[in-house]
Amino acid sequence: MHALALVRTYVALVTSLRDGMNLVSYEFVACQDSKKGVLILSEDSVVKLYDFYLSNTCRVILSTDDQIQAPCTPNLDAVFFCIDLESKSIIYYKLSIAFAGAAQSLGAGAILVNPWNITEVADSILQALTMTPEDREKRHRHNFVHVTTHTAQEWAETFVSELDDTVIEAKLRTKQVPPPLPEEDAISRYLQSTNRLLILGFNATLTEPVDTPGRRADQIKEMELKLHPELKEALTALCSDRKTTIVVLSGSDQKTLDDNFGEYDMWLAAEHGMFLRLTKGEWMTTMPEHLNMEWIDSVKHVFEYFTERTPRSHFELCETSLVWNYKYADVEFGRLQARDMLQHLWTGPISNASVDVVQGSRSVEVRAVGVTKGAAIDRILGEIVHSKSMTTPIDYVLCVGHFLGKDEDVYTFFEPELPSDGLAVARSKQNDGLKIPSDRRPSMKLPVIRSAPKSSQGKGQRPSLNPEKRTANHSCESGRRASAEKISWNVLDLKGDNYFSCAVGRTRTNARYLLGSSDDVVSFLMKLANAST
Ligand SMILES: O=P(O)(O)OC[C@H]1O[C@H](O[C@H]2O[C@H](CO)[C@@H](O)[C@H](O)[C@H]2O)[C@H](O)[C@@H](O)[C@@H]1O
Repeated sequence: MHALALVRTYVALVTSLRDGMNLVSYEFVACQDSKKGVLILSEDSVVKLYDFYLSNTCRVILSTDDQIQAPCTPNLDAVFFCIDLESKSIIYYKLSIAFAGAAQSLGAGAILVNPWNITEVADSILQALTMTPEDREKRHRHNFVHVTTHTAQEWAETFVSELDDTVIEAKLRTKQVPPPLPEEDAISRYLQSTNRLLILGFNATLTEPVDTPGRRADQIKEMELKLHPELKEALTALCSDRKTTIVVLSGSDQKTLDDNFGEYDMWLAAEHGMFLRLTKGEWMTTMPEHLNMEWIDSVKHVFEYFTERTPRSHFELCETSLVWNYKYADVEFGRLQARDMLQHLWTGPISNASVDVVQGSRSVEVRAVGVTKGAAIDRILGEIVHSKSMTTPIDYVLCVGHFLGKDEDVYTFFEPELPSDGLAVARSKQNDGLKIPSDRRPSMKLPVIRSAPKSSQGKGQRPSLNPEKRTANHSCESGRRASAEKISWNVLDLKGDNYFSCAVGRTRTNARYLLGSSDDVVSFLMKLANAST
């Protein structure tokens, strides 16, 4: 009855004042076919609603139903009814507890009304009934795309990702503080190994500490990330060692990595690994296809608003994320603003979007779900192994970074055995991305920014690096190679102890070891470079 009525409905008027999920609006859009019915929705504004709520003790509900017009309490209910042109009747559906959240998602295609303004509601009904077919089609198309792309699957993935984050954060809080990096051991094992992988973060790992004397925080130039000047020689030496592969894995964009590392022979993985390039080659993307980025403009507006109102804050707009940074602003004020911003983000235009809101100590990031360093490392390694035509396993991994909790999945990626309690969640989380059947796994595709090098074009499946199987034989299969050329070998053979994960300037971490600051990273890398030359 419910679905049938929705199918027959030409105009749906949903005057919710609070929404739970307001499925009716979505169902109405989904049910529309050739007639492209018009949706009228209560205008959505938390603030307005709140103000209204405070200044009103009673209200009038628009309805023809006497029962519903009964004197009302400040409880904010909703009336949903449809106009059925065939029976020329108004069908009252239900009175539900609702808040107009649907207007955040379907607002662009619906006619938005203030449900308290009866004249406005009446006008909107007239507008809906007399709307041209073109206008109806345009509005319907917008809402239909939204309903069909924001699926239950997408919602569930976001939900599970948030739950995972909560558990990981809780575990981190109770975790023991790891010991300092055993530098001598790390160096001696490095020297004994033959196929090493160094994964280095950038910000606060390879940069000069922010509070270096002489820095003027009010200069926008100072906001640009710069490679620590004392690292040049060491990096050059390490990069020139054929037994060593270096990847700078950073949240920064491609240009920032190009500017700082363009001269070295290494791999650059920008935007948390969503873009990848060998410095001799072109950028390509490792991004999963169909990453939903519709939310980016809405978030940009929120970030602009807060940047204007927070002196010395700034934001970076990347392709898969946005970062609002207040590290140069007054910290207390910055925190207050960040709290406000989070409120806006959680209740506002992205409350329904497939994004992760990641809070740093002096930043707020909004990323598409799935944009983490750990999620990208599998694809990055696949590309490196393939591109270098590696035939021997990687027998040493050093992974150093000042990564946010969200990106600590990169440390656990290489752990041979995760304790059943502490890191189990991190493992299951990272495996979410890796368990996808091989035919559905995202593969490297053509670069978004510039052309891919010929060597990466048309490549198919990369070697699978599922950590659960990393001590077993891996099938390394490239779409470019004939199937007869399949090779099997251990991609990683770290023997447990040849893995050094190290968090910089943090104590709550999944990394095995700690370094105090980027100065310590510089000093360690210099020792490593000296020892191997
Ligand atoms: O990805 P990287 O280039 O290695 O950088 C590491 C993280 O740097 C940024 O976060 C850090 O600075 C923020 C403010 O300046 C601070 O709020 C956060 O706590 C720090 O971790 C960047 O925002 C992250 O995306 C990077 O992962």
